[in-house]
Amino acid sequence: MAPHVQFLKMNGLGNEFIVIDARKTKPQLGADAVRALSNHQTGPGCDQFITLEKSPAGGDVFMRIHNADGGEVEACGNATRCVGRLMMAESGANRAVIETVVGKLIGYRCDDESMVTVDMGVPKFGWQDIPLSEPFEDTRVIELQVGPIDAPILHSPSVVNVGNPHAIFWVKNDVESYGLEVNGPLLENHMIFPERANISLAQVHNRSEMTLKVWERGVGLTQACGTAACAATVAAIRNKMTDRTVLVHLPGGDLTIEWREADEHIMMSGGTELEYAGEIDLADLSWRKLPAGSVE
Ligand SMILES: N[C@@H](CCC[C@H](N)C(=O)O)C(=O)O
Repeated sequence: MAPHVQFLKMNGLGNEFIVIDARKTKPQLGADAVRALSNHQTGPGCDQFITLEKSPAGGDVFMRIHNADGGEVEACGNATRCVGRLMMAESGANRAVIETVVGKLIGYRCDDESMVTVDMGVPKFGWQDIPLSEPFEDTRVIELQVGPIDAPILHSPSVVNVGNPHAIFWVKNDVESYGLEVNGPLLENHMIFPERANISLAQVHNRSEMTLKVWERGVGLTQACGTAACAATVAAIRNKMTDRTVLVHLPGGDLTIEWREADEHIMMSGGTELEYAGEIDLADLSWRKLPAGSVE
């Protein structure tokens, strides 16, 4: 086994990723190693640890996703754009098929190499699909609240599965004013979500614009969350709050989300950044940046 593994540090609107190419050799990195490398004190630091593997079903690549807490998850919108960028740079094509545990996603190159659009597939709304621990006939708004019973701080979220579980709380004021750093962990781990959930606060400004703040499952507050932007847009459309294309403002930048009427696929467009290449010593998980242009 190779004593070192190279990685790329990338981000999508400040949502940070370590990307390892394991298509030829798969390094043995368990949950403890993922946690150590994802931590900014002990590793390069990231929100998701991404492993690229050979595609078992005819895609360009298989993308495995681990949250910073070491848990494997089903979907990551911003990482899909970053991996799409890498695959299209590698092949020179304008399209890349990225497989995940929940299916194939298709990335498309925009005019600028750093801008990528991804087809995130079709959202699910059934309570068993989210999943929720008890039946709700209508998931456009469910009964759930935090704070005093007669004056809740947050209440009545919409729930959507876009590959991973999301709950979106609709707020009237600035998303910063609801203490998501305190309420986020309580809601992520609420018994109504048997697989936990990503928690968003969404302030809808008009028919085509909203601001979103996200507490990501297995990570915490992040600069951006692509799947949350998809889930919030779809939920807003179902609740007749917006039209079918929405500009979503996140702390790290903007995403454009379109929920296509014809086939119900969600299209997500936004920036990606390739920060640097690095190398991890597998014996002790120490790491270093590599000089620009030195990665195979
Ligand atoms: N950063 C992501 C979402 C990553 C997974 C999420 N934390 C989960 O546990 O489902 C994105 O851009 O979508």
